[in-house]
Amino acid sequence: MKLFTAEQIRALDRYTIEHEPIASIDLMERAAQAFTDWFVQHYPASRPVAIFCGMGNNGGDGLAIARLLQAQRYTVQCFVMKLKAQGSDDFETNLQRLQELTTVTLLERAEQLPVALPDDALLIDALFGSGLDRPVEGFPAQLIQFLNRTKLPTVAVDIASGLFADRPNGSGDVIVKPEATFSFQFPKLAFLLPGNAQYVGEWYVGDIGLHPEVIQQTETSWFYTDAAAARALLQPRTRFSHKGNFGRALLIAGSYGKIGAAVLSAHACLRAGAGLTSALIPQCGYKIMQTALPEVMVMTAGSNKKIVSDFPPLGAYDAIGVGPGLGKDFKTAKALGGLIEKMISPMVIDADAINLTAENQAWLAKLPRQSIFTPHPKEFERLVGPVANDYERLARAKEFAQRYQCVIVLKGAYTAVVLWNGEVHFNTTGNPGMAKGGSGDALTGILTALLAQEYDSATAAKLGVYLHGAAGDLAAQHNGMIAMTATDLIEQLGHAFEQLNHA
Ligand SMILES: NC(=O)C1=CN([C@@H]2O[C@H](COP(=O)(O)OP(=O)(O)OC[C@H]3O[C@@H](n4cnc5c(N)ncnc54)[C@H](OP(=O)(O)O)[C@@H]3O)[C@@H](O)[C@H]2O)[C@@H](O)CC1
Ligand SMILES: [K+]
Repeated sequence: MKLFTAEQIRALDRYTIEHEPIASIDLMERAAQAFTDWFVQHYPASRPVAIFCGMGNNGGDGLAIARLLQAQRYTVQCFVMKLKAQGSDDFETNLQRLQELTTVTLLERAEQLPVALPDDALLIDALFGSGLDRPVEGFPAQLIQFLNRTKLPTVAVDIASGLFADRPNGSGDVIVKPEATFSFQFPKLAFLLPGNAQYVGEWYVGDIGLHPEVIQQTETSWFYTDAAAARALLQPRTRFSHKGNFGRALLIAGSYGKIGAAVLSAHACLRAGAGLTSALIPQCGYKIMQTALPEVMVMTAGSNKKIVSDFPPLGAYDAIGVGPGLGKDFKTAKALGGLIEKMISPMVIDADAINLTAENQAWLAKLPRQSIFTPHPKEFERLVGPVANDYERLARAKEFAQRYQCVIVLKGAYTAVVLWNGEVHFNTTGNPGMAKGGSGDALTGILTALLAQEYDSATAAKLGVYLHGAAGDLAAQHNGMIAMTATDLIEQLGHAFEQLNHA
């Protein structure tokens, strides 16, 4: 699914008004109706509602929502933050419509705060939407601080007031902290960035019927992978296939004390459908791997029993994943440098293999094209240097992916798959229960399995990250977020594939 900037959404809005055609006040009514339908499903009419409106179209939405909720028998108090004489046209129309039914309280200066609110009130934030074009200061900032201080559950209309939809906020910016955001037609880019979590809460998107033709035509490099998008990536497995068709995968992983990382990645590789899974591990892990995973073929190499220090010729494999638990011994580094030089098909590069690449940047030029790096934020910074915020991290990942013609999987709450062509695909599955040791090892196994099955790197990364998160969500359902382990996640991969197959 596509993601758009606030500017692009405004253009889609204008196009819809002109070509559907629909009057802009009716489009606002549609948006307010979508919000109200959602709100009624989530919050009981027994709770009093206080709506805070600005004077632009976000405020206009708020006024229309006040009217629609009142018609649904909610007790509604409506406040307008009066910063100027005249609001937007649709704001003014909705103000008039509401004032025919009820009183609206104007808030013009700090002395009017705090506003008395019932203890069980629900707040709706319609102060600023995607039209925000500068940080909030003065009276509006005081009002937002007041709303946050009440600690009452707050729902943002379209986007939390004060949050920029598609560019970084300053560290001291004053922004509403909602428990949920209901956004029109598309999530905003800001929702998918880990640093904004407290300014978004749970987010929901309501269809307001923006013109499908113009949505299709409008180009973007930002996407998100939901079930429908992931489903479209899945290849059917035919009845007559035998193990050779599904590829030979190799994991190079493990060191003394970290053989578990090798086991987890190989296990995930098996569960993600590789025809033959092999593991190249240090000698000390031989019995462990053979016992834990009888389906895996095990090789050891090198004279040092505790680390992988030598890579035999590896031409027989369709895909190689390297890094989980590997350690950073100089002999391992030397062997990895040699492997990178020889390999021509894309590899999955994780954990210590990323750290070693960061220390040996000359390898990057020799890297097989379309290889996949899977860094968490710290590993990514080791690779490219410090970054100031989520937007800069994405920009640097795009630059890196383009320069080295690779894929960067930036792991986090909404893992971002950054492609060599400049596209960024945010994942929508997964949960905080996955922030545990072994979760990344599982992802490496999954990606290696998908590459071995001849998915191209971009598809493997998008699909693999989606399935990894979906399996994590199933593991959380069965075991709870606190108790779930990486093994639980791997055990759910089969169900995650099935669920997607039927999506
Ligand atoms: N897209 C769609 O399809 C649909 C969108 N809809 C809705 O429209 C919303 C966007 O509305 P919008 O463009 O009128 O902007 P909005 O956010 O209300 O701000 C208004 C004004 O605030 C001002 N201002 C800005 N920053 C400020 C600051 N820091 N401090 C103080 N003032 C500041 C600035 O005016 P200025 O002060 O510069 O004159 C600006 O013009 C969108 O979020 C959605 O809810 C739906 O109704 C229908 C379908
Ligand atoms: K808002």
